Amino acid sequence: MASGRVDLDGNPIKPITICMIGAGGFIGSHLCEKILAETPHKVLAVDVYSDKIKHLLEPSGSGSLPWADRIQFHRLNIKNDPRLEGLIKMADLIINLAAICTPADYNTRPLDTIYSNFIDALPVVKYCSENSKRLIHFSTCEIYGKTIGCFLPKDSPLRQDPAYFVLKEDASPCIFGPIEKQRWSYACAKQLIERLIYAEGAENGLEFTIVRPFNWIGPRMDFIPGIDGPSEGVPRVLACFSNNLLRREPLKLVDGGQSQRTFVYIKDAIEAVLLMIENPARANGHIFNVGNPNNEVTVRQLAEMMTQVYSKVSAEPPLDTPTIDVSSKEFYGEGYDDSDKRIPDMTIINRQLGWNPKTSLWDLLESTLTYQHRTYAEAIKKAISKPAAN
Ligand SMILES: NC(=O)c1ccc[n+]([C@@H]2O[C@H](COP(=O)([O-])OP(=O)(O)OC[C@H]3O[C@@H](n4cnc5c(N)ncnc54)[C@H](O)[C@@H]3O)[C@@H](O)[C@H]2O)c1
Ligand SMILES: O=c1ccn([C@@H]2O[C@H](COP(=O)(O)OP(=O)(O)O[C@H]3OC[C@](O)(CO)[C@H]3O)[C@@H](O)[C@H]2O)c(=O)[nH]1
Repeated sequence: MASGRVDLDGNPIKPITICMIGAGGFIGSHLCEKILAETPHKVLAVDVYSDKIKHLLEPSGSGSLPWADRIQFHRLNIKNDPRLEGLIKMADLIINLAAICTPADYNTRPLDTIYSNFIDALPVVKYCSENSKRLIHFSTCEIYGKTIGCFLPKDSPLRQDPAYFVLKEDASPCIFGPIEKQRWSYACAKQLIERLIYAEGAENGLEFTIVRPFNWIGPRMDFIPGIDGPSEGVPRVLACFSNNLLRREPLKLVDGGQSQRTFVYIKDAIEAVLLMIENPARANGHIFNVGNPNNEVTVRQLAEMMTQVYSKVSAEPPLDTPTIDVSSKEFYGEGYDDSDKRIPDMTIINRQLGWNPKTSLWDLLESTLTYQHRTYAEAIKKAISKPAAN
C-alpha cells in the first residue's frame, strides 16, 4: 500500500511513528482513519477517551483489522502522566490536538481552559524540544480574535476592503476583548503557546508546524446532549443545530446569528494535515491557516441551510418557526464575546503545500447531516418517548 508514495518534491515517503495526543477527539479520529487507511505510518494514539476511534481499535466481527499492528491506544491524561515523555521519545513526529475547545467552556471554565490550552501543552513542547522531535501543534483561528474592520463605522466603505478582514498568518494582529470578557481565555492561551513554540524554534531549533483550523466540521464532531454527552452540555454550533433539528426544536441564534464563519469539510482539512506530515521540509517553521474561504455564511444563514438540508436527508418538513433568537448572556452566560468574521488567507498553505479545499458548504452539510440522522435519530426518538424521571 505504501510503496511508490512520494512527497511533493518526488522523494519517497519513509514510514514514521506518530504520537498523536488528543487522537480520540473529532479531528484526531479522522486523522487516525486517514493515516491508517492511506499511509504506512504507525500511530501511538493518546487520549482520555477512545469512543470515536473504537472502530479503528477493535474489529466489529471476527478477524483482525488490516492496520492492527500500526495503532496502539494509550489512555492517559497528559496533565499528570509520566508515560508521556516515553511515548514522545518513541515517535518521529508528535501531533498535539489535546485541548478544551468548546466556546461554552471559555467563559464558564476559564481556568480549565487556560490550563488545558497552555499549561498542559508545555511539557509536550519541552519534551519535543529536548528530544529533537518534530511537533505539529493545533492552534486555532480564534487567535485572530476580532477583525480590524469591525471597529470601523458601520457605513465605512473600508469594511468591504479585504485588508480589513482577511486573516493572514504573518500580518494580521490578534485582537481580543477586555479581560472580563473571559471568552478570550482560550485564544489568549493558544496565542501564548504559539509564541512559545515559535521561540523554541528560533532559540533552540525545534522543528514545528502550527495549524490554525477555521471551523472544521463533519461527522463525529462533539456530542448530542443527552445522547452521547451531558444533557446540559453546549457543544459547538454544528452539534447544537444538529441536536435542535433531531429533536424538532427551533435552532437558537445567539445575538441574532450575525457573526460570520467559513466552514471547511473535515475530510478536506485532513488532506492538508497529511501534506504537512509528509512534507516536513515544506511545513516546518510555518503557521498555516486551514479553512475554506468560499464557504462563508452568517450563523443565521448556516441555520437556514442546515434546516433545508436536514429536511432533505430526513424527509421531515421544516418547522413553521425554524429559528429563535437568544442573547449570548442567556445562552453562554456572563463574559461571552464573539469573533465577528473569519476568512482565512490561503497564500501560505497554497504556496508551501499546494492545498485547496474542495467541498461546498451544501455538500458537506448533506453528508454530515446524513450521518447525524443515521447515527442519532432513533436514539433521540427513544429518549423523547421515555417518561421523564422524577
Ligand atoms: N474543530 C475545529 O474546527 C477546530 C478549530 C480550531 C482549533 N481546533 C483545535 O484542534 C484541536 C482538536 O480539536 P477537536 O475539534 O478535535 O476537539 P475535540 O475536543 O474533539 O478533541 C480534543 C481531544 O483531546 C483530548 N484531550 C483533552 N485534554 C486532554 C488531556 N489532558 N489528556 C489527554 N487527552 C486530552 C480530548 O479527550 C479530546 O478527545 C484542539 O487543539 C482545538 O483547539 C479545532
Ligand atoms: O446554538 C448555537 C451555537 C452557536 N451559535 C453561534 O455560532 C457561532 C459559532 O459557534 P461555535 O461553532 O460553537 O464556535 P466558534 O466558531 O465561535 O469558535 C470555535 O472556532 C474554532 C474553535 O477554536 C474550535 O472549534 C472554537 O473556539 C458563534 O457565533 C456562536 O455564538 C449559535 O448562534 N447558536
